[in-house]
Amino acid sequence: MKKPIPKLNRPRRTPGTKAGEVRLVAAALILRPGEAGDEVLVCQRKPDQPMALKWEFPGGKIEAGESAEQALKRELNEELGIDAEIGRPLIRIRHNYRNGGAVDLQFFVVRSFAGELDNRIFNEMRWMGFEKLPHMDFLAADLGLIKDLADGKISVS
Ligand SMILES: Nc1nc2c([nH]c(=O)n2[C@@H]2O[C@H](COP(=O)(O)OP(=O)(O)OP(=O)(O)O)[C@@H](O)[C@H]2O)c(=O)[nH]1
Repeated sequence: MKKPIPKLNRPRRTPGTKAGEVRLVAAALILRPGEAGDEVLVCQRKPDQPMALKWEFPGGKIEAGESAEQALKRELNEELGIDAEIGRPLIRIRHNYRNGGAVDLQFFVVRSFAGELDNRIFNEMRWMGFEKLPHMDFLAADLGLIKDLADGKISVS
């Protein structure tokens, strides 16, 4: 009888993600007027986090009982120390990561917040013009969005 084909070692999932689970996430495009149009705040994950040193938009998981807006307000307070006014929903993206995890991301526009930005969890934070975003190493789920922003196909106004 033929030997069964050995199974490949599957890549490890992001810690805390069960098979088939979809993470519901809310994230913010925090905008400020720049010299050549809007600039957006982008944040880099720490070297010891999953998907280390990738760039992303601030935000995080929506907890049970929270609306996306409530979750985002809480996350922006925890991550950046600000009290943000959550603006209009911009786009919703579903993405299956290669490690088996899936995310359902809801992006919101934020143009106004109280308090000073305080980097509490990220490796680095930067204000960037949209045209520069495709040159940064962003999380895979965000790639379509940042290309559309850079190409002017999605408007934040
Ligand atoms: N905040 C944020 N998360 C994103 C973006 N794009 C994207 O795929 N994600 C994914 O959405 C999830 C956000 O949840 P999170 O911030 O609570 O997760 P985490 O991995 O940083 O920490 P945790 O799982 O230990 O709580 C992560 O799996 C992250 O990879 C983005 O632009 N912003």
